[in-house]
Amino acid sequence: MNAPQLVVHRDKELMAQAAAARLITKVVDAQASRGSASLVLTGGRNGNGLLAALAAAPARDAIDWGRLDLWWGDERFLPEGDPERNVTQAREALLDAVPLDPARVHAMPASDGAYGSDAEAAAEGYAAELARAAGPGEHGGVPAFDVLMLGVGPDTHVASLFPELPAVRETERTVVGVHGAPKPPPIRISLTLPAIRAAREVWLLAAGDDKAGAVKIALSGAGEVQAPAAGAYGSARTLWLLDEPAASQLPRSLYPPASA
Ligand SMILES: O=C(O)[C@H](O)[C@@H](O)[C@H](O)[C@H](O)COP(=O)(O)O
Repeated sequence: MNAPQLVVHRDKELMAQAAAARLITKVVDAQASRGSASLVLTGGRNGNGLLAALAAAPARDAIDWGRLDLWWGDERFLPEGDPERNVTQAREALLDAVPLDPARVHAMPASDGAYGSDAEAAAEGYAAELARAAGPGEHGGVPAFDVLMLGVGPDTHVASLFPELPAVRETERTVVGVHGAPKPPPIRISLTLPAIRAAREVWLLAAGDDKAGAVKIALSGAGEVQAPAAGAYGSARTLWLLDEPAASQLPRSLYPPASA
């Protein structure tokens, strides 16, 4: 496992703007070298804040939106169009403003979609979609995403992998249904840690003083079942993008003073 890198920004707005700029460069480089790029989006305030910053970024359209695959790390299992769904919020923040190829936007199933209200069947359907998209050298049935983004919850959850619940313990399946999530709504669909780890780079987003405890726990050697964020790492890079309040409980030695 590669050691996590940390960058700490002055506040959550700057963190979102800097993360958006970083993402543009990453996507442009991937498209220049491979002709396409793939991202995994996350829900929540920080995830949507990054998308909004990307929508407003001057260099936004350096990205060839038609050659970008978008996936989700998790989804609230609600009816299509529900304002609480991560994809609904992503569309409002960015997706409706850029010329994506709809065939390359892979939303997780809704609770009134092809799988009805069966979250497990919906999870299996998404796992199958991921497997179809995986290339010949990409084992584990998941594409090697260029960047997989994860908001970090105050309890150290990422995606819909909550401490001590069954989903964070999953070692085989790539996508699972989640019931009894402590963060509403209770029923969700989530990538598992094995799927998250298929990504080349995993970026964890945490801003605000309500995340300071989670950041400290996750970066201080906690186990992944007790602190799921501790188990989220990429095959090539793991990057924590923080603001100063979220980093306020970390020893200063963990991150360079230059990041601001
Ligand atoms: O469906 C969700 O709620 C998100 O995917 C979830 O994993 C989120 O990223 C974290 O809870 C952080 O959310 P905030 O950034 O709003 O604190």
